[in-house]
Amino acid sequence: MGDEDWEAEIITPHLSSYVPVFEKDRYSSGANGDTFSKTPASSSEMDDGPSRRDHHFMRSRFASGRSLGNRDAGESNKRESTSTMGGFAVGKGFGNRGFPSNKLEDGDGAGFWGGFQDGNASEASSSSRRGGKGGFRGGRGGFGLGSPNSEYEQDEGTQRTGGLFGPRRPAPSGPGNGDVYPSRSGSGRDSWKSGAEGAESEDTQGPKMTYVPPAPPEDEDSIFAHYQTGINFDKYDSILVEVSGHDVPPAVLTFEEANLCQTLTSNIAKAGYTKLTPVQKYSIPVVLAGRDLMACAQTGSGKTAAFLLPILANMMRDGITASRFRELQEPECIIVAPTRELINQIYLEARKFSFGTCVRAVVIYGGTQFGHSVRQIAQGCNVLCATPGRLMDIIGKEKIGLRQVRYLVLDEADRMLDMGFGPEMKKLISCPGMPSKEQRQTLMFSATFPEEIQRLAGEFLKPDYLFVAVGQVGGACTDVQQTVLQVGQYAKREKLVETLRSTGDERTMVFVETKKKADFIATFLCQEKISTTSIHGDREQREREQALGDFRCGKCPVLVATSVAARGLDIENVQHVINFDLPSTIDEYVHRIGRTGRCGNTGRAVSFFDPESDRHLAQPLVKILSDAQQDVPAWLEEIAFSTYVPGFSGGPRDSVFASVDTRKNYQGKSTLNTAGFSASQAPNPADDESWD
Ligand SMILES: Nc1ncnc2c1ncn2[C@@H]1O[C@H](COP(=O)(O)OP(=O)(O)OP(=O)(O)O)[C@@H](O)[C@H]1O
Repeated sequence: MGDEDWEAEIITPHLSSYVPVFEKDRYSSGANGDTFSKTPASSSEMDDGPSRRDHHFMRSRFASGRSLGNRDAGESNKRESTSTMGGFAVGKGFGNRGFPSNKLEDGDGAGFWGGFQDGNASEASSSSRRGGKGGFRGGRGGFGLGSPNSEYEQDEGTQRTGGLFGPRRPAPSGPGNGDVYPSRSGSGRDSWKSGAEGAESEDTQGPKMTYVPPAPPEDEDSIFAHYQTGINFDKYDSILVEVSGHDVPPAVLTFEEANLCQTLTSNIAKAGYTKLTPVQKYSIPVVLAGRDLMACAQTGSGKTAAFLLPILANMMRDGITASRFRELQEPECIIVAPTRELINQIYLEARKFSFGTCVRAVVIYGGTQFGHSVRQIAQGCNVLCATPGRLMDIIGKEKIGLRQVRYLVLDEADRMLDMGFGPEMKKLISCPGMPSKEQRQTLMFSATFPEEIQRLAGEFLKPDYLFVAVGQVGGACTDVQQTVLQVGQYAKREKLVETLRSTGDERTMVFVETKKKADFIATFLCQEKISTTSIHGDREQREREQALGDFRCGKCPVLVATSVAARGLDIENVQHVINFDLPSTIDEYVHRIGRTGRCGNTGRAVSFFDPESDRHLAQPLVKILSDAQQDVPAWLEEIAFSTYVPGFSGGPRDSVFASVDTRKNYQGKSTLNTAGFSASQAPNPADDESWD
């Protein structure tokens, strides 16, 4: 089907479910009539009100096709094929059902908490009917009502412009093009408070948020539901780890050695963790020793537990304020993350690990009723998981006092410190009552850590912080088989359908550049009888929750997403990521493809490279692919060569490590280890040279 026909096709619904109404003039047209513009002409195009759309979903059965093959990571370049094909019947067509009364209802709202599946279609369907009782994997998809200033939209805005650093497309100028974030900070006077009052405008200026997210299931099975580690989990042991800084505490090799408290140890076992991942081996003792930490480890390698476990252990050891109803709560730990769904996921992990202890974790995020956040906190709060906007709001309303904060965690820290959230984070640490960096422990985690961001991070960390870099390579997980195809803008849709049909019933995330395009592509795929849903900043919260849940439980095996879903999401059985549009930065690419190949499982990523718009990525992409021992197409090398930037070093990617410690002059040691050895037992000598 040609591009020209496509819109006409799409506005003719095939099923009774309602479909988005697309208005041609809302999109900038290319010269040849293509309705997509890679970069929105203006933010009004992007943000002219929530689209309030849904897609209709169709009964579908995919024909089996060829497998893209599956790389056995860590073992040379040899490839082997895995057959993951097979037809699937996703089940009944459905539209958006929402959550009446904010309750999960059997057979309908299954999606939100997501049945815990192995991706088998029939199981998925039956689990759906169970209404979410089959457990869930963290991550409620908490999304807002499309308020223009929500962090969700900020996330997309930054994505469009590539953040502060790294290769990116030229950004259009002018107000509201998504280039410059609307500051949350108001006037800047009384900066911490103006941030609180002016920042989270979704609560104070925008439409009133009435949404109260349903409480997560409370039964133990749901709390401890987990998926299996993959065949490559044991290969984590051979990954190189570098710890730099003074007086590095030795790594712990086992959970027993970590000597966490008994309840915690029991919870770890219930969660199915038997063996530490490298980032956990090295980070846990650092946090237990009271040190500040910046940790960089590949996607899906267990960073969340690497900070939660030692923090909870310390809290149990040192004692905490008993939970009791109070209007002003003073948490001992604050964890911030850039998106609502991610912070929910972290909260669920915190709740899991603190199960049966006196530690109470609470999550608050934008797009939900403010009063609900207040009520959650008032019941007691030791660990506060929050998105930045809502956090500043709640601090501004004096529902949270900061005096007791001992731990401040920035997950996806590079994102939290870039121009999108950096100012807010600075306000947070300068809020009245917030202990100085000398008096608190600050922990930062990410799979990517650009040098510039590391320098900014210094403001938050004690000078003697430790830097843990868990190898290979440029942050791209080697368990993901990466393929880059040269596909022009107008051939992408056809290629997408071809690719999806060839992959059978694999759970697939398709990343596109804009929210509008996510709607287009999702609807297009539905027209092609591929059961699809979408997640992006213009969808209502209920829709997003439904979408994420439907994807999690396998009801909709294809999720079209903007980069807002690129970081942190841990969804079982995502076997395949497709970059319909490549992101503007290589770091974002690393995060996106990291939605698959998690925790020792293998996955595949296919990226459509449009030479018209993606040339700037050729060079870093070649670097990422070759570092991860992936095939590099000759045409890509040629483009990279033709766009060669003298002096381009790939930044930290010249190292075998995902990121390197940018501190050049510290006198401390670094230790270079494989993850199976503690620092003191390392078989390799320390490579101090490269760090001084
Ligand atoms: N030691 C372990 N044993 C078994 N499973 C684990 C272990 N550590 C973490 N996991 C599981 O691995 C998955 C990925 O962990 P997590 O989400 O913390 O990764 P991450 O490094 O934060 O990824 P990302 O960079 O994408 O945010 C989760 O399902 C988690 O429960």
